[in-house]
Order: sequence, then C-alpha cells, then structure tokens
Amino acid sequence: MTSAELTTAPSALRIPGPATPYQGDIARYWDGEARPVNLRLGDIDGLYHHHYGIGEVDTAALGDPEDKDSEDKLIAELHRLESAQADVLLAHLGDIGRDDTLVDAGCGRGGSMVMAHQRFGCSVEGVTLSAKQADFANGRAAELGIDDHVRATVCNMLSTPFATGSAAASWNNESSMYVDLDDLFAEHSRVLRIGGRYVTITGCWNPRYGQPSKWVSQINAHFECNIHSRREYLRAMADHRLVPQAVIDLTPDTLPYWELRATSSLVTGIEDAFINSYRDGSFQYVLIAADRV
Ligand SMILES: C[S@@+](CC[C@H](N)C(=O)[O-])C[C@H]1O[C@@H](n2cnc3c(N)ncnc32)[C@H](O)[C@@H]1O
Ligand SMILES: CC(C)=CCC/C(C)=C/COP(=O)(O)OP(=O)(O)O
Ligand SMILES: [Mg+2]
Repeated sequence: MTSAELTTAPSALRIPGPATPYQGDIARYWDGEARPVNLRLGDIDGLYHHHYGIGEVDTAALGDPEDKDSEDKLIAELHRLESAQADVLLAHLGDIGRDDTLVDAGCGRGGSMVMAHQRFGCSVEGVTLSAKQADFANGRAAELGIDDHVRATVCNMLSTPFATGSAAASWNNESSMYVDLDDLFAEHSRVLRIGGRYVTITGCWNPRYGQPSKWVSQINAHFECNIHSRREYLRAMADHRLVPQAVIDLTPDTLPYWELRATSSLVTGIEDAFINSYRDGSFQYVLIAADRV
C-alpha cells in the first residue's frame, strides 16, 4: 500500500486546531524547540531525533579529552547512541515489505521515519502536533528525495486519518507520555492490520517504587508531559487487542548515554533527574513490542 492509498485526503481531514488546550500547549512547546542538544546532533548526518540513546559508549571514538575536537567527538557519540535506539525500535517491527505502510505516532523532526524507509523501502506516515516539526520532517524527506514515501502531517495521534487496518506496523518513540493510553491504543489497534506489530520505547514509572518519584515529577514538569506507569501500559494494551511479544528493560542500556551527556557542553539541566531515577529504580526505560490480534 502506498502513502496515497493509506490516507484519504489528509489535508481535508487535518484537524483545524488542537483537540484540547493541553495539546495546544504541546504544539507550542515543540514549535518553539531548538535545543542545541538536538540540532547539533542532527546536523551530523541529517537524522534529527527527539529521543535518547542506548548502548555502550565507544571510549576509543571519544579520544583524548584534551584534544581540540573532543567535544565534537562526544556529540557524535551521543548521536550514534540515539540512532542505535531507533535501530532497536525498528528491529522489533517484524517483517516489513516495500509495499507496506508504517505509522509513526508523534514523529518529531522525522529521524526515525527516514531510518524506517531506508531500512525497509516502505512508506511511512508520521503525525505530530507541531507544524514546525512537520515542515522540518517533510523538508528533510524532500531533500533526500524520499517525500513520495515519507510524510509528516499535523494531526492528533489519537484521531488519525489513516484507514482502519491499513498499517503493517506502528510505533511511539518517546511520545506516549503526552496522551491517555486507552485512547492511544484504541487508535493504534484501529489503524493496524490484524497480525500487525506495535512498538513503543518509553520512560515509565516503576510500580515497584510505589508512586512517581520526585525525579519523575521533575521530568514531567520539564517537558510538560505525564509519564505513565509500566502497569498502565500493559493494562491498556491488553484492553485494546495488543498482546505484548517482548518487554525489554532498556534502563541499563540508556544509563551510559546519560552519564556521557552529563559531561557534555550541551547539558539541559534534566540529566540528573534521569540518572537519579534510573539508579533508584523509580523510573525505567522500556521497549514494548505487541502483536495486534
Ligand atoms: C519527544 S518527541 C519524540 C519525537 C520522535 N518520536 C523521535 O523519536 O524523534 C514527542 C513528539 O510527540 C508529539 N506529540 C505529543 N502529543 C501528540 C499528539 N496528541 N498527537 C500527535 N503528536 C503528539 C510531539 O508533537 C512530538 O513530536
Ligand atoms: C523518556 C521520556 C520521559 C521522554 C519525554 C519525552 C521527550 C521530551 C523526549 C526527548 O526529547 P528531546 O530529544 O527533545 O529532549 P532533550 O532536549 O532533553 O534531548
Ligand atoms: Mg534530545
């Protein structure tokens, strides 16, 4: 299925404004976002991510901290770890063919969409609340000559124009903390074909801790988001015909990224909240892959 077949006149169905005042806040937040920790990393190879990294730090690639170019090397290493995160998400989408269409719910500047198309040759439809992000993602797709396969639309991920059962797979990469999970999984379940795959990488609070810790509250305030618990994810998936096929705790894999980022010139002030909450067990970085049954 091509992009054109997947959507029915997307511009006509585009939601004219945010569905709620909160969504208006989030649209404004991402319209105004231009942090060097995201743009300088994206400038390295044109893949712009708004998610975090996983994997071991390559200390050899960092070189000598006294070298003139050591900061550039550190930034390149952070970017490599963020792209590695997207690679792991895409690897869980299953067998995707060139004729398939994927849905990226909360696509940001489109880095994961480009990687998905490059990996599978398929079409990718992304939605974001931010017109600036959608324009940026579509501009990158045009520069790469893949705008016939990769498209971002300004749209609420809880109410998309995509036809029922039309997507081979869909995902949320660090974007599910902005929405109600019942509403979110109802929409993924509708858009996915039976046997299709849903994947999320997300930060969630750990029910074993009891309640969201002060660090989790700090992260919520920093990004104006509402982090859910691991239990909420599994319960809402079960209620919407999404059956977990893999639940992977990526917390040990993301800590090296944060420890490295905390030493960089691009720190934003949120690093300690992530490091402390991952270390005290109150917060977890998880991948959940689920089958639409
Ligand atoms: C942290 S960014 C993640 C971007 C992207 N997934 C990535 O990995 O680079 C969160 C994204 O979720 C989007 N978002 C939040 N709530 C949304 C909603 N209700 N509908 C569509 N997009 C939403 C934001 O516009 C933003 O693009
Ligand atoms: C895991 C959790 C809780 C994520 C919250 C969503 C979020 C803001 C992700 C990263 O975006 P970004 O790349 O724009 O953030 P930063 O500027 O900190 O790199
Ligand atoms: Mg970032």
